[in-house]
Amino acid sequence: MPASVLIVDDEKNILLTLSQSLQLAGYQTHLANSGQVALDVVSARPVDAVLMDVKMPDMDGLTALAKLTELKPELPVIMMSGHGTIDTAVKATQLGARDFLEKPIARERLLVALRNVLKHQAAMAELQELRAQLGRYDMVGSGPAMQRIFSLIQRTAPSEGRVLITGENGTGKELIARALHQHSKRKGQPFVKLNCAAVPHELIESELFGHEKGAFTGAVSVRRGKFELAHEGTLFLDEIGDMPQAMQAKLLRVLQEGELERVGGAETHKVDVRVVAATNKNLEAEIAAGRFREDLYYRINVVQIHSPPLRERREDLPDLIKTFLDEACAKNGRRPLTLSPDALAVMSAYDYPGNVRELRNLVERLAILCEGPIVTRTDALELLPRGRNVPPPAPVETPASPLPPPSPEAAVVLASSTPAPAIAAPVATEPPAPVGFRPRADRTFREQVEDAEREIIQHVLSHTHDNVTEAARLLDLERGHFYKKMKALGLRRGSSES
Ligand SMILES: Nc1ncnc2c1ncn2[C@@H]1O[C@H](COP(=O)(O)OP(=O)(O)OP(=O)(O)O)[C@@H](O)[C@H]1O
Repeated sequence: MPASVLIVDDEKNILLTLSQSLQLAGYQTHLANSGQVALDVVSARPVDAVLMDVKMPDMDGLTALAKLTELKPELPVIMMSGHGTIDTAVKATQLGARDFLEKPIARERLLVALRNVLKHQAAMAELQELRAQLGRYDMVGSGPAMQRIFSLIQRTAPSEGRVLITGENGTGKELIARALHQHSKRKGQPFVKLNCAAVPHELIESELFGHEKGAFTGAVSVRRGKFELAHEGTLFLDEIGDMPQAMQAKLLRVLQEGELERVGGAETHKVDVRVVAATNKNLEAEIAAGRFREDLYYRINVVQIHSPPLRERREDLPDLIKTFLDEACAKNGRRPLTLSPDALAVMSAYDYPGNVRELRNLVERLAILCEGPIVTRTDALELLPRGRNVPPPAPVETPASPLPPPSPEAAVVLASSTPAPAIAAPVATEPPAPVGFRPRADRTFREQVEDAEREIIQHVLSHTHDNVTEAARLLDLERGHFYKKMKALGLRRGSSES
């Protein structure tokens, strides 16, 4: 169908001349002799672009432009004027005009301008369509980092290129791998996943390549491996940095030759599989340390997509929280909860070491535990582990109960319970106030110990106003050891909170 252009000018001759030129170039045209008529036309019929005069009686072109962009923000408008001044052109651009043409308008210039705005329009529509489709695969986020990921998926998915997805745990690497598959030519075919870190080393070969009956104790029947199962589809190798070295060499061969033998078998099987791999490790460092084959790295790393940690893309938090909150409320059969701006501020300041997965779990807990219809700052504070940029709760007024009563899940007191001095002393001599600790199912024991150590050190440093010698003394640590500990935990002076 030809693109349709609305021409708006109060001079009938200009309307007819421009219309004729555009029709000859294959466009369909609509005509309007005033700004108001133009607004009526775009409200009533599909229009792909508008060509509008600036100077018109009743409603001038710039006013009409402002109303048009409000009505149809995506509709491209080209302004034209016989009295074109720089000022008018700048104003028109600020109001959303895509181009500005001076009368008399040369036919070629007009056609180039139209072609450009329509091309831009088509590209934007395609991007929007892609975002909408990706939305179906649960990828939320519109900040620059997610836009870069969407754009890489869009460009890479249709190719056969192998993709390496890097990023910390819980940042959405698997979602990216699934989106790549869904937008590839292989989308009707299987998407098969193997977590290389989760399979015992001695079983990984048979997981990947399958085995023949009797190949080893327990191989009671023939079994096809992940490569064969993914034939004509995509194989997602998660945590590829954990693949044993002996397997790395065998994997390389399949990637190079597209054929394999099952464990205990002599027959060669051809496979057509696109491999997408993911890792939370720095593979270049693994190569340098001799733990990962460089030739395999180059085979799997044709295109690299990095998924940054959530703390580096906090702009996506409001959308993610809203999506997870709505989902969790629906799942738990409760009315949608509203997040107060204060609660959002608290949740946006936290670091999310477990990334989007941790956020999703926390929000689900919120949907179960929050009592009122609105999530308050207190709800958010109760939810988040202390430390890591979570502000302390507002001080409790009653001196009789400075801390909530202990409960099995509630705070475990790690330090002395002497209250902190009301007025900051240059050097603290008293032990600092208690530090709270809540057990967390989403962190390993080691990580929780580190979190607690980090929190204690930050707390004591805050108490001693960053006096390291004093902080070390209070914690009964040798000063050098205290410094080493700070370094290992990623702490610097001045990083203490409260
Ligand atoms: N952009 C996003 N939008 C919505 N949900 C997301 C997004 N990113 C991650 N998630 C959710 O976070 C959780 C973890 O995502 P995913 O498993 O893809 O991360 P991962 O990086 O592969 O983790 P791991 O390295 O631990 O395997 C999933 O529940 C996923 O749906």
